[in-house]
Amino acid sequence: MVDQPVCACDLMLFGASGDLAQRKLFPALYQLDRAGLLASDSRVLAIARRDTDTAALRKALLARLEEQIPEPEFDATVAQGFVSRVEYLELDFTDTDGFLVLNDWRHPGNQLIVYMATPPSMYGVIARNLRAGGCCTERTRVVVEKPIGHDLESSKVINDELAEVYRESQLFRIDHYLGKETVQNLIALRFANNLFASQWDQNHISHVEITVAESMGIEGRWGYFDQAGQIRDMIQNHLLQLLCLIAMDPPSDLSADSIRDEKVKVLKALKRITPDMMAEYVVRGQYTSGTSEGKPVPGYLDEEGANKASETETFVALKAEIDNWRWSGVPFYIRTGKRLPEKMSQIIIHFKPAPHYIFDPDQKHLANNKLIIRLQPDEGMALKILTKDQGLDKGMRLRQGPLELTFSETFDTDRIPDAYERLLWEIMRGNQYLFVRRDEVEHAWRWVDQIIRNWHDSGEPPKRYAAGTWGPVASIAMITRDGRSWYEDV
Ligand SMILES: NC(=O)C1=CN([C@@H]2O[C@H](COP(=O)(O)OP(=O)(O)OC[C@H]3O[C@@H](n4cnc5c(N)ncnc54)[C@H](OP(=O)(O)O)[C@@H]3O)[C@@H](O)[C@H]2O)C=CC1
Ligand SMILES: O=C1O[C@H](COP(=O)(O)O)[C@@H](O)[C@H](O)[C@H]1O
Repeated sequence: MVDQPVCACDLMLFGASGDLAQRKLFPALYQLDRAGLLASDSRVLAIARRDTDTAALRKALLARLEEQIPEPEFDATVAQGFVSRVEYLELDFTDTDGFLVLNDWRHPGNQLIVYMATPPSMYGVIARNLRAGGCCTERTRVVVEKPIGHDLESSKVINDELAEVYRESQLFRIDHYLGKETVQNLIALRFANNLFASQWDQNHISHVEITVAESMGIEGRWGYFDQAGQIRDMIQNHLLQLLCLIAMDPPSDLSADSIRDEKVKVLKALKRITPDMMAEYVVRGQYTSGTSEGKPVPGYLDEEGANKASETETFVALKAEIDNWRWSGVPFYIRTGKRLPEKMSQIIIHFKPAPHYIFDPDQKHLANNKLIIRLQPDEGMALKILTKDQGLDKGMRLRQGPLELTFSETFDTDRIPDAYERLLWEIMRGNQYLFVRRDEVEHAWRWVDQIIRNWHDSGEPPKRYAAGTWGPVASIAMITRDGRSWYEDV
């Protein structure tokens, strides 16, 4: 079935001058327009503090799109049409009276979408001011970005503020990893293929690895990042969402709540990491100077705007355990960091060996099948299986090779949509299944908070690693102690 535009939408984009709006949201909206998925009378109200007007905004937006969109995807006519949907409103979000004009802009027949691309401290303020300005209907959809708060307590305050004005069914909490095609594919892989469904537990899987590596550093975001650190920026949301999609039980259908109910069960079953477990289960790192993509780069403490005494982590590796029937005894090794050797996200499912081994004992190390799920780049998957090595002189020698599926080659896809295209599209359609429910956010914080508390109580600084390496050696020691190693494609 080919997707069709949904009903006309009025999108109020708060924080339109910010990095997220400029770098992700406007290009994603352009792509939806190019794909014919914006109804002809859909409109965008770009709202920000700066002193500009609609004509200047349109001109700047057009120039930026031309720069950002890869050449074969840039269509000047579509871009012109897209920017003419956008109007500008200068507004300080704390100015309650200023919100009165918003109701006049709205077309009552259009679906109202309020996108808060702002610091989370503004979510409650905007919601209350919209209500005070009479711009708050039962049908409004409200989009908020991660991280929701800094810990469980602050996330509850923000969620309570939103709940004062909107029902949970109106809230679309973004975790952009859920918008990635390859992340959604985890649901298809697991629940459309009975082959895997029957193997997906502690009887057949020995351990799971999840790596989300970035080669970039802090890129001018020091002020935000230093308050968050890698555990709040990446583990609390993206990495725990990936873990949930791998570990959850089959949902009864594809509805938002069926999927989210199963994810919550996983988060609730995550084993607490107590202070005495920290040395064995968690590694925290911070990069020093080194190289990235062949060029020398500064350490975290020498980045622009840095506080030289910061002990914020830019790398985390940890061993998560899930206390339930399916995953008893199966560790999930997770690592994520900035300034690692490459940008790469992958999940490796390590299957247990056959119960009785009859081949050359020297080859026993080959005996575990692995499923390698490449989330980005080179999106696809490979199942490492064993076959007989060919040739008269080989006897029953084994060799390992991949059953390979590279999405771009096999399915001849011309482009993979950016996560924000998918998420904006689902918001317009009113589908919440790729968005995070309040209890998911809170259970994820509960688990992450205890680790942060343990770090704080121990006073131990992060371990250093040179930019361009795979993090502190302690992360290798963590997995080696269990007789395993981080997967390397050789
Ligand atoms: N950037 C990214 O890649 C990602 C961002 N996020 C989240 O998205 C949200 C936005 O992030 P980002 O775009 O980077 O942040 P920025 O700081 O770049 O942008 C924030 C925007 O909010 C506006 N703003 C803040 N306070 C007010 C106010 N009182 N009145 C009017 N405008 C105000 C800013 O306007 P002004 O320019 O005038 O200050 C700016 O337009 C955050 O919650 C962030 O955590 C999540 C994932 C990735
Ligand atoms: O949410 C965030 O994600 C990005 C990484 O996202 P990706 O889609 O490029 O993998 C990360 O760089 C950023 O620090 C974090 O806030």
